[in-house]
Amino acid sequence: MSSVIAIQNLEHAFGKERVLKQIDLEIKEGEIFGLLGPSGAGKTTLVKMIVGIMEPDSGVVYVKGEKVPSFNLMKSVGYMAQSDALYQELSAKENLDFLASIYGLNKKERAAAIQEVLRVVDLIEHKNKIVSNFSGGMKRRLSLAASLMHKPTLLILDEPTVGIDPILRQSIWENLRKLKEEGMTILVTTHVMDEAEKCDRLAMLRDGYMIACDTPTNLKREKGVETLEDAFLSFGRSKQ
Ligand SMILES: Nc1ncnc2c1ncn2[C@@H]1O[C@H](COP(=O)(O)OP(=O)(O)OP(=O)(O)O)[C@@H](O)[C@H]1O
Repeated sequence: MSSVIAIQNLEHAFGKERVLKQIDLEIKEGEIFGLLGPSGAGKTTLVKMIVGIMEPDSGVVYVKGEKVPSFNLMKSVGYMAQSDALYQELSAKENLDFLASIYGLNKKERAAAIQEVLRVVDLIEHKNKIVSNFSGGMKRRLSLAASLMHKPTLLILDEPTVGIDPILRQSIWENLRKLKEEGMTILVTTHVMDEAEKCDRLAMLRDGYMIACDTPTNLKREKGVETLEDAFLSFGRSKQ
């Protein structure tokens, strides 16, 4: 399997605070890869560097073989930030229609793309509702739909299920698995252990260090523990 994301020796500091330290990482085509770590571990900073909206102090990021940032990559990468970037006064459909026009889809393509992404996130029946009347979970799902509009082959999601109830969270994960089956590579950040468990592979981030990277099963096996939480604590101790 070829690598879709390759990160070499990434380092970054905000002032004197070093938030990413010696990060090396490879994410392979077709996997759901999780970045797991507590608040402040550096997940969002790392994701922003992969997407190319933030420049590291040193180190390089390649996505699909191209050095980031690259204009070409915009066509094939979908990104959902931690906060929803939606027009509150427009309906769900209007938000997606606006995005489609930015991507240059014609009228026919737009209607089909909008219908398809709304189906994926189960919002078809709410498509004409104004976004300001959406619940938090509906807004997250609409953001997910927005990140899928241009049919990316790499999807990067920063805490997609924060503030979402367990039932909806499950449905979003079902969507992610379906997208993976269709060939998409997915990178997702989380601090929730049961979500981390659903990933094919995981990188554990703590205080800017990548303390471990493997499948959930192997991470637990390596430490001889039953839960990812215990594995995380154990890897964290050995790094100190
Ligand atoms: N623009 C910024 N300026 C200064 N410090 C920043 C900036 N962005 C992030 N930081 C700091 O960098 C560290 C890592 O932040 P980051 O947002 O990457 O963590 P995170 O793992 O995504 O956390 P969370 O799960 O809470 O989103 C934190 O200490 C944060 O305060």
